[in-house]
Amino acid sequence: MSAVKVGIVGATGYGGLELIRFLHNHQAVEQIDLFTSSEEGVVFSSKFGHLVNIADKPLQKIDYETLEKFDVVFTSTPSGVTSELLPPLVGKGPKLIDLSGDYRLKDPASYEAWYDKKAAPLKIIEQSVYGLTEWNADNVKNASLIANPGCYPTAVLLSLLPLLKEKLIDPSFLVIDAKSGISGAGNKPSQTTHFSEANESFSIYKTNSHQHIPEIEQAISMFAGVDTAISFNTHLVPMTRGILSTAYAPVMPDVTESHLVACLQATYEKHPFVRIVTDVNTLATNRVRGSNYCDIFVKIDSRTRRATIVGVIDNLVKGAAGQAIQNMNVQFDLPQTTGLDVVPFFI
Ligand SMILES: NC(=O)C1=CN([C@@H]2O[C@H](COP(=O)(O)OP(=O)(O)OC[C@H]3O[C@@H](n4cnc5c(N)ncnc54)[C@H](OP(=O)(O)O)[C@@H]3O)[C@@H](O)[C@H]2O)C=CC1
Ligand SMILES: CC(=O)N[C@@H](CCC(=O)OP(=O)(O)O)C(=O)O
Repeated sequence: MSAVKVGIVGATGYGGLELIRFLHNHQAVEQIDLFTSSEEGVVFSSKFGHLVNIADKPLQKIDYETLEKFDVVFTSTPSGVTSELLPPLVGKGPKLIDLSGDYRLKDPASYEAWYDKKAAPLKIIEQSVYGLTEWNADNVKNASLIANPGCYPTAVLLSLLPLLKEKLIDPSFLVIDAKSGISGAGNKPSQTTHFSEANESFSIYKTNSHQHIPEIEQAISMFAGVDTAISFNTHLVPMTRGILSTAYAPVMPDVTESHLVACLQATYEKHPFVRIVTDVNTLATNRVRGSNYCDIFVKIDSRTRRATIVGVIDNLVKGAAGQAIQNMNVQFDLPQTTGLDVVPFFI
């Protein structure tokens, strides 16, 4: 098995911590170095006590000469950072896997409109490959820069794409209602993520204006060949991890629930991280917590002829670090499950 040297930029964030958790147990990884923009020289485990004897190296300053020497560089930084940081590294040696939204949207004007930040250079965006592993592994394999999907898009797309591609549901009336745990907002505290304001509460945010709307629409066009405008709204749930996305779509004439289930099962038959759940009572964020699984459930409402389509993931794993490592595995010809074969922590 190959001996992969990995650098992580943004190691101190939630995505970075999850990368460390999985890469530490990854058989093909022989070196993990950690980079910071604000805490150079700090011994990592002195900041994160759960990593004593596990990640005791000091945090390093981000510099190109050092980064160029790795086989893979993961960047897990806020949006607007890698659009500037990564261009000089593209094609220089390391495979680049970016967990932020900076390289997902192919249209720079769309990025600037939805993120309200300056877009990356177009010629670099054009080289980036959208890392929705189950749908794009052939392109991921040789990509120099991977745009790892957003957390919500991962749950939404994995559950909807098969049904849209096979024209079993009507794309014109897609309504998606998604909920996330608070770690989705990262480690920087804010008013809305403050414990006393988020706890014992449930709120909607970024109404009809979430930055994942164009990402989902772009991927539906790319992988299902359908151009559509979706209704997509997001909610904050007082829990740490997990995303549950519920979509509603009219089913096409003569389509039955068995057709929908069979389509999902056939699509993901050879994909170890996607599970088609048939008992709704086993569908919950705690059934995938800490793991790289995406659980999918579908049911038709016979009165309205609309399908309810549910996707469940751990936002920090399948929605971020887990999928990023899955993409790394594809690039290094490793089984996709390498380093990710963990049981969800249900209790
Ligand atoms: N949380 C989630 O569920 C998901 C997050 N994402 C995306 O992944 C990225 C990381 O998310 P998350 O880990 O939650 O974010 P966090 O806010 O938890 O961590 C981001 C880290 O980036 C580093 N950073 C901040 N500014 C800079 C800078 N200018 N240059 C370099 N590094 C910087 C910081 O570390 P330091 O100060 O040490 O440099 C910080 O710890 C984001 O773009 C996010 O949108 C994607 C999917 C899911
Ligand atoms: C709960 C919560 O606040 N979640 C964040 C997830 C954003 C994210 O991961 O941002 P990018 O994918 O665009 O990088 C949000 O809804 O904005």
